[in-house]
Amino acid sequence: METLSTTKVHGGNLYKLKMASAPSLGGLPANFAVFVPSNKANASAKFPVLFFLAGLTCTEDNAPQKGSFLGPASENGLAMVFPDTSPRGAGIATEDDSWDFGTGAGFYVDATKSPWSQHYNMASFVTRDLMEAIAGHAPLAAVLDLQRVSVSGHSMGGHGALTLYLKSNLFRCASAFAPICNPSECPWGVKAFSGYLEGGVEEGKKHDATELVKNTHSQSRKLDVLIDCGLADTFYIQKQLLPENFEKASRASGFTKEQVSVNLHDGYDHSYYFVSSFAKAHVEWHAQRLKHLSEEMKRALVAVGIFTAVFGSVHVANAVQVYRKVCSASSSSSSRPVFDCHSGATNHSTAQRTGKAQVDASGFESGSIVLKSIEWTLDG
Ligand SMILES: N[C@@H](CCC(=O)N[C@@H](CS)C(=O)NCC(=O)O)C(=O)O
Repeated sequence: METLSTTKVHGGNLYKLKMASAPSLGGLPANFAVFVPSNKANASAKFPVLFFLAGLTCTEDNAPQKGSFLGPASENGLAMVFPDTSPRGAGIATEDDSWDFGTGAGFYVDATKSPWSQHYNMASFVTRDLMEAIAGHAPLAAVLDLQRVSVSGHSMGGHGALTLYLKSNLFRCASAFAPICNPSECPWGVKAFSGYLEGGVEEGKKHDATELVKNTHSQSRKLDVLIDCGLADTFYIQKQLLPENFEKASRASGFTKEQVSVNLHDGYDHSYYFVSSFAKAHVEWHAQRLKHLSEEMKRALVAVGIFTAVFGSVHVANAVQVYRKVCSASSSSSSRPVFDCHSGATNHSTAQRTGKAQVDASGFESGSIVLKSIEWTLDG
């Protein structure tokens, strides 16, 4: 990783970095920016991280330069990561023909159609390559806490933030400024899905926040989403954004206004003047949610305590994996699920005992584990 520049801002540093080769972008190099607040208060502390995905025609520079995020991020002890919006220089003949497709318009999907599929995989770039690059870069890994991450974005980046949040469990919450909420129903989305995806708009529904929320029920997953959009936004007026569709689908799936908050504001347009007007509120919203260990992590640590008691030791880094395996086993069976600890995430070097643990699923419902509701049966 090459550091292209370091700029002091609001007491912290904005780094411009260049990844030598991103697998999801067909091995092309990729620039991104990272803001790290000052850590004067606690030199050993790691900062929670807000990923910000920019919109059509943008690079990693637009949001840090024009978004007014860095002052509030500094005040709230929040690091921020700003990826680029597409691969650069893939060499596809038509990639620079229009401003809303190809270069600067990767749409945060993994392309399945040739010739785009070799390089245009911005979903994997953000959720895999960028995370791995940060985790593998000692100076960043020392200050960025990748256990506490959330995502935000503007316009096409708002679509990216909402869909990557809904499709993965990487991000604790998502916010969006004037997001493209229902791309399979708007011209930008139809163009992107028809161009990047073998299955066109139909395949694109897998990457459409409104379609995804229709298929997410409030009893199976908690959502924490904030959306702001201006009513004088030309693209809102042209029905490129369709936030009402996302709100309606969220309510139909049982999500309350607290869980999915969609706010339309008089007079604001689509520009970074609008983004900067709401940047502080979004940063504070994320900081509040990233301040503490997640409920999942807390429960995972309880699970680790149990595993430790039974098996001797579990690597703490595996806590969430252990917990998720138990949860997915629990939800896939109405009877007592069996979690095979040996093929799971136990630390084999220290876990000497073999066996299967039977877990009473009821202990994992409603977010609270009652220790006495969990039974363990060792048969090894
Ligand atoms: N065709 C116009 C529209 C593109 C546009 O409005 N892009 C938004 C995101 S959808 C943006 O953030 N532009 C960059 C900026 O304002 O700094 C342009 O290229 O300026």
